[in-house]
Amino acid sequence: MSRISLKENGGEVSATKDYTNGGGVRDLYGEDSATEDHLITPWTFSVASGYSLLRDPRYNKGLAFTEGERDAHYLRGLLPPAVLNQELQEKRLMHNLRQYEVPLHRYMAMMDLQERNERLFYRLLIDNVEELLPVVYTPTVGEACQKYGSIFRRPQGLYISLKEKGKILEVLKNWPEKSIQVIVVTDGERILGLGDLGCQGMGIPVGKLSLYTALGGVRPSSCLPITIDVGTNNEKLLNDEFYIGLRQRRATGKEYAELLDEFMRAVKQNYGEKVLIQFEDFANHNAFDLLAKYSSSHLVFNDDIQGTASVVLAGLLASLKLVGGTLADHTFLFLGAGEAGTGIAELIALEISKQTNAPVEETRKKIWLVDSKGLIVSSRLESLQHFKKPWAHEHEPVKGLLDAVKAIKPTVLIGSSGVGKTFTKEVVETMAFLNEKPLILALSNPTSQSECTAEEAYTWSKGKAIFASGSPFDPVEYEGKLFVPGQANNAYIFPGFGLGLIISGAIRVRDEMLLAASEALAAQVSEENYDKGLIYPPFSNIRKISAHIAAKVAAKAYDLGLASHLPRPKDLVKYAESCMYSPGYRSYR
Ligand SMILES: NC(=O)C1=CN([C@@H]2O[C@H](COP(=O)(O)OP(=O)(O)OC[C@H]3O[C@@H](n4cnc5c(N)ncnc54)[C@H](OP(=O)(O)O)[C@@H]3O)[C@@H](O)[C@H]2O)C=CC1
Ligand SMILES: CC(=O)C(=O)O
Ligand SMILES: [Mg+2]
Repeated sequence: MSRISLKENGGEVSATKDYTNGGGVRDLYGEDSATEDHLITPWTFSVASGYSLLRDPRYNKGLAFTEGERDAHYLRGLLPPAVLNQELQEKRLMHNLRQYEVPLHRYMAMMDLQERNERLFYRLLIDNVEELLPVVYTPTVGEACQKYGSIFRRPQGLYISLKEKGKILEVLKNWPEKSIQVIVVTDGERILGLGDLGCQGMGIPVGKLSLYTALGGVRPSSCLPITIDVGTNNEKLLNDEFYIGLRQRRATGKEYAELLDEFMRAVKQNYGEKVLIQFEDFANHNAFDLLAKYSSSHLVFNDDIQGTASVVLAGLLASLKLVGGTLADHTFLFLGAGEAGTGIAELIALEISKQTNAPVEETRKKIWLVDSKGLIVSSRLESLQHFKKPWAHEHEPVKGLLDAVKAIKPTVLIGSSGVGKTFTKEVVETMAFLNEKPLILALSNPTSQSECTAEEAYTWSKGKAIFASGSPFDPVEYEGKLFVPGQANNAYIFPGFGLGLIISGAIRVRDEMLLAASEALAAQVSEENYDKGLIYPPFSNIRKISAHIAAKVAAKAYDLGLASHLPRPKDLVKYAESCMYSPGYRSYR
């Protein structure tokens, strides 16, 4: 048996002993001769040129390498002769993507591209945002998470499980990038409206961070997706032979809290005070507590509570142009009193309080929520979770949504229940009976969980509803008129919001910043959008919108004395734009 010992020699690796296998093919790395119990060294070369350059998604340009680059970087022969520029590559890939009829296949093709050629992936996403958002984000990302174990190819992001307890700092150091600005982290317990998907929730941080880059211009190398795996209570996954996570029920209580605490401390120690940690799709029994616990020591943001609140408030502010009155003139009813529902409710109450100078305890009174047990009223106070208590107003008990609509007579109906088909025909008809222009938001994701479809909202309200939904719906023709539904999704907010925190060097998140983001987004809705009944601008302008949101958030950070990047840039919109990553190829010397 040949004995292998490798040493580095002037940049070349050579074996000091016999390195052929039976005198035949050279076994330079000892792969063939090593038996299973024989240790070998996993050598790699780190210079990105030649073959390794083509396999490095950050620098690979595929057929776009120029003749000069092919010579200078040892690529001759590794590529076919044709040279295609990025524009042509984009055209070819979009053509190929459109051939897939199954959305999940498009998702997989996009993930492959992201792992092959990062700049081309972002070029596609930015230039075709309305077409590709439903692929890399809701609704398709939901299905991808459900099937993550089966479609798993190469790992994306960082997995921190209970096995890593006590060594999370070391795990963070395994990530190849050292300078991280945004982390999106999930524990997979409430993935969209699909419930506990355990470790397979990783699709969500990965998807959210691609939007940070595509929509908000945050450099991909400074984004880190993380999944914390404390087990899952999803029996189907626990019994699935392809499940990629820990095969145990969820850790709770002290064990959970200690792991999260170690994680939060390790992140700060490794990346400093100014890394933004975005909590995503945690179950509400942890989400509110984590946000409260870490908001005074870390730069934390809960997208489901705060980002959703900000995007919905923006839509409401914009909708006043269509429905008239001020925010304080409206009555709000929510189906769903969890993270999204109570988060939105609180931000509406804060905005009304800011506008009217009335105390927030007063302004909350025109906001009502229904949970799985019915309308939240004062007689239920004792048994309510803490985040529901501020909404327990005086009223007799009401069981179902329809009765609640009849009793409360809302002008605005917001679905944040995670349960599809709950805005029934009777509910929508009653909203249309009560209001000239009822505002109906079906926020739950993915499409299967939407409280109603766009078609249902328009037809059941006889064309009266102003409608937006968390996952996209196509325009609907009703009685010869085209109705274009908007997408009320926190994707409008978090990329620009995060960019604003980064460019100002903010060290904490404050509610005032969320209000500023809402106002900035509402200000981007044009007359042309209003004419179509839209309360959100189209995603095709999102990078410009994100720059405006970032500027307002950064301005607020400076005003509140929470910004550390000094001096304050004069024109924050221009500054935000100048900081944005653009995916065009770079020329290599
Ligand atoms: N469009 C967007 O940008 C966003 C959308 N979402 C979506 O919102 C949904 C909810 O998310 P989140 O708030 O975090 O979830 P939570 O689990 O925190 O809250 C869900 C709420 O809905 C209530 N609920 C569940 N079933 C029913 C029912 N049949 N009737 C009445 N109420 C019900 C629950 O009641 P109980 O408390 O009694 O159990 C709970 O109050 C998800 O589908 C998510 O995808 C979330 C964030 C952003
Ligand atoms: C959009 C989003 O964050 C959610 O549905 O959870
Ligand atoms: Mg979410």
